[in-house]
Amino acid sequence: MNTRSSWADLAANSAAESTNAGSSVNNGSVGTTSGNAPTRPTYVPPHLRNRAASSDPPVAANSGPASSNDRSGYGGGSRWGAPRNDYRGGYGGGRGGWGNRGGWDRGREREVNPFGDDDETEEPLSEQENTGINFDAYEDIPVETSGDNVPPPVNTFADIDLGDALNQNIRRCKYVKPTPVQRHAIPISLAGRDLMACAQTGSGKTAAFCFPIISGIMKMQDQSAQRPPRGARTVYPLALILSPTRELSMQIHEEAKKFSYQTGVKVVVAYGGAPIHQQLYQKPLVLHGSSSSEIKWSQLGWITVCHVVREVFNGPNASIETIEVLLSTKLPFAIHVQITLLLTDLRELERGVDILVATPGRLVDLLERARVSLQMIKYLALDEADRMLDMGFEPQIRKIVEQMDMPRPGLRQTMLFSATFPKEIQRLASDFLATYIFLAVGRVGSSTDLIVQRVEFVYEPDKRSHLMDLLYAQRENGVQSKQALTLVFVETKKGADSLENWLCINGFPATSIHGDRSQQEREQALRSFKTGNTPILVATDVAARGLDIPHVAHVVNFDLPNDIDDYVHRIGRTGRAGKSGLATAFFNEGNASLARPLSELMQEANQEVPDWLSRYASRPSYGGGKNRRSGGGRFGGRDFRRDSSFSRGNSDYYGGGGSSGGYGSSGGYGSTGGYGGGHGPGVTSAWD
Ligand SMILES: Nc1ncnc2c1ncn2[C@@H]1O[C@H](COP(=O)(O)OP(=O)(O)OP(=O)(O)O)[C@@H](O)[C@H]1O
Repeated sequence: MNTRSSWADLAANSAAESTNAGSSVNNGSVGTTSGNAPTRPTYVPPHLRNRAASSDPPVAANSGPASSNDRSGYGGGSRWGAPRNDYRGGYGGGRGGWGNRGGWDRGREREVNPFGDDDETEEPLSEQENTGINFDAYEDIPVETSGDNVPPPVNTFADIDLGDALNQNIRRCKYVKPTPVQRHAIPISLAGRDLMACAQTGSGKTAAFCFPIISGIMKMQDQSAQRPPRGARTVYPLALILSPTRELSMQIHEEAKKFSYQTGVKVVVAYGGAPIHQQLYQKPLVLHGSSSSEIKWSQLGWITVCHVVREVFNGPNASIETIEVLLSTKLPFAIHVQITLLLTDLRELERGVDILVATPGRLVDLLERARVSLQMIKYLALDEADRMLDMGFEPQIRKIVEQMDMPRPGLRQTMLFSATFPKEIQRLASDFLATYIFLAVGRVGSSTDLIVQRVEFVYEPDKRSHLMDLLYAQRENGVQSKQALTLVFVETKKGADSLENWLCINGFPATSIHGDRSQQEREQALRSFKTGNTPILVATDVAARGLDIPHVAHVVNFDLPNDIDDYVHRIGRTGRAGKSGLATAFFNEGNASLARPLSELMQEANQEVPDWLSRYASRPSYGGGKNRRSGGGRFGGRDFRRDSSFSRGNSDYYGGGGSSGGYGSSGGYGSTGGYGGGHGPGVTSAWD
């Protein structure tokens, strides 16, 4: 049970911890169980910023591949110009030996060191450890695995053969020990097994799927793996990592780039924006174009502009050169940004890619343009897998995974990760997996007890003044600074704009992020929040999942979500990597259906449940049918295959089925009301 004090004290503690802790490091032990440059201000996507100037000295020949994740000199068309057919001339050269990758022949590019430790002097490991992070917090976490021949967990990174270069990057990240999900998931993946893994927010799932992928690709390079001869523009990634939001894809890309530094493994992100022609038709176009060297869009007329831009975005034949010409003209800024993003994706892809990190929408676009082929995919990872397979994304995911040229389950290795895995989604997900291992670290869908959760009854009209009280108290306690950020979740995009505005008017610098903001506004908002310039971020669920923002001390659910899993992800933006955090929720009559799952979740996480919330929870009309948590907090039985209705006579259903089909067909997904719809008649809960 957490020791109680005022929320402001708690936030203050969390802030102090953040300050002390610094970046994501730990020192604790880990649980044992467990030329054509645009003529206007150029929008530069985040993964291209802070690049070293192209005049930087080349990397020493023996320090690994001189290439990879760089795109030096973005903004100048002529500097893009790597000849197309130079791709990986030496790919598969197999010079042997970890960390001495030989497969790259792009010596003129320099891989920017994401760690900023170019002098290569390694501090003794003990001095790198940061004493602020408490990984002992995960010590007693229960771990459950199910499936055939589960490979045993490891205790240290040294116990696993990840390869020298990757191991060195792990040290540079100051990851001293694997977190529980890493201890279990990495050996499973390295053994080539498909995996459905559920572990709490902030517990290191990104590295858990990145390490085996990077290590596997390094080995493939050693083994002189061949890819099909490239078509004019098609690229053949070996691994695909899908995530639901652009910001999360960018973050995974940044992480994966760090892990793959000097391994010879190239990571590219494709996240794009909304289809440009939609914007064109929706918004009046402000036309510029005065210089004689530029196309005068106003003279071309609206229809022509639409036609040209649509061709760029939809036409499979639009060449990069066409796009560059278009970019060199004066376009409205928003369109310029969109085209730049597309150009960025295409250019970067043409330089070659081993691991493609993407949002589903952009990937479908690239597949339809035949810019990307999935036929060489060896690894498929879905981050936030339950979100990726819920009703919003499922058609796109099915298209990518089942209807394009991706190898079938069993011929590729599939890894699904999330902090929550509703039973219905597990059933659906099994379509994408071959005989797989289910791993649960902590209870499926549970929150970490590193987060102190508070629920306050606040009537709708009182919410703003209540929030103001919290923020004033926080300010008085010194808990509002660059080191103590506050993330406020609201239900609607309009609500986010209006609350942001109101906070600013009232002297609290705030920004907002939601789906109606442009890509550059979203990125700017996130940057401003991360740097503490605006220490309050008002967000819709677009920021609920995956984002790893250091120093978030307090998450406020100004509007509670309808689904308890969304709540779990939202509060998980604090209390990450062993640090503590605070989450406050404003509850009122309108949230009554959440009362039972919320009070159960809080109990499981050893939180104080207010009496009034318990009374709401015990009302028979609330929470019954939709409560996926019914049955309390007993650990075990999370794998939906353990549900008796999925067993097939005496056969061992963990071993059966092989590839697709199988489990999914027996359960009738969709007929029970789909995601969040509770259990069908006669079905034993897999959540008990
Ligand atoms: N072994 C490790 N040692 C120290 N820090 C680690 C380790 N593994 C991961 N981290 C850090 O922990 C933080 C959380 O990791 P990550 O973002 O992968 O969590 P997650 O489980 O994916 O969370 P979410 O469910 O919210 O997506 C990151 O800052 C990461 O750098």
